[in-house]
Amino acid sequence: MTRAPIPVVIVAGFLGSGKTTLLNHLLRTASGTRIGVLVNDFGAVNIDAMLIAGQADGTVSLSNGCICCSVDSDGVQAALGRLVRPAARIDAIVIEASGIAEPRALIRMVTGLTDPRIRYGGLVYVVDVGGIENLRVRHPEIDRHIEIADLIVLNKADLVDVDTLAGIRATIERLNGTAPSVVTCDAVVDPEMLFDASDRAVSTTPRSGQLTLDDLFAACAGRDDVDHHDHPHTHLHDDYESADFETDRPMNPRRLAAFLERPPAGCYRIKGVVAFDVPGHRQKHIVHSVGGFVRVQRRAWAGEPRTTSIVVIGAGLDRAEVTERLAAAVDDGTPDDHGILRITRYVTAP
Ligand SMILES: Nc1nc2c(ncn2[C@@H]2O[C@H](COP(=O)(O)OP(=O)(O)OP(=O)(O)O)[C@@H](O)[C@H]2O)c(=O)[nH]1
Repeated sequence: MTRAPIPVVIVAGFLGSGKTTLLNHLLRTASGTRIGVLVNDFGAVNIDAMLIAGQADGTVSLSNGCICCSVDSDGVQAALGRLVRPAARIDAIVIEASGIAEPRALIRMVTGLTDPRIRYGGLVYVVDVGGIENLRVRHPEIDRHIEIADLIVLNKADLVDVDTLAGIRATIERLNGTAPSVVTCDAVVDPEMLFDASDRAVSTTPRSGQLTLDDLFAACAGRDDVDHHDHPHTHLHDDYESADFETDRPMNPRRLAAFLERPPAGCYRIKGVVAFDVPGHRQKHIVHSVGGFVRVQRRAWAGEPRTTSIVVIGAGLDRAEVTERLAAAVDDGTPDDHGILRITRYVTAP
């Protein structure tokens, strides 16, 4: 019997909006759907892949470059090909784009693939409602990402009051009047919204009042911000760069907390897996900072080496300073009974 093509759903959204959180939620809750995952991270170290490792039915990781440009469509086709082989028995594939990917280029890449075993299943766009207003000012192209979404997840509702949320929702609806939007904390979305929704007509086919992708691409091609690859010069990742840090020695919690709280100039996003050698605190610590908001989760090590990997992303970063400050935050054995409290104050449930 020939299988229906497997939907490929793209999850995009700016740095730190909650894409990995959404993905992990889907993997935990979409019990009837076997999900394959393709994670793209901007840095050389793919923290996102580490954070979902072992949970997906199949995971392929593409690092060191933004999927929409640096990774070519042959690479994506090969990666998806590994997920759709019959033995993997996967029902749906989610591509988690890097936080600075250009969704249009990514959609175009997926819709352009010739593999009959897959089909484009729509764009889910995650918005950090706590930061979206500033973000739209800093990066007006975000509006164009919202315009082409098929489902908009208004995440981090806990960070804003009801009136602010209503205002943001009205703005989003003005930008995209047809895609449903869902307000969430910790990206708790009903998986059916993504996977059943992928049976509906996604925006490769026209919905009333919405531009088709072809319309959008054509509109885009008419602008002078288009390069010879036929996609916009104004990719977010033109401005962003990342610095990676890895060590197999434990970190000093107090000094790491100081780094997370007062990161180097230009830094917007920090994420990492961290090991401390403090009695009672030797679990795996997953540290995040998004625009100055720090969060830490703790999990058991799952047999992997107990090492530290941290990625720092920003615009105009001084990478030498990042490396220097993180190297100075490696545990040098100085006794500090209470330093760990500087980290535990940020711990949330996994
Ligand atoms: N306050 C709050 N924090 C959240 C919420 N959802 C996710 N976070 C936190 O936001 C941080 C970033 O979440 P991720 O899911 O890693 O974001 P991402 O979009 O995958 O990040 P990048 O891949 O770096 O672009 C983490 O610390 C999450 O725990 C939420 O609803 N409220």
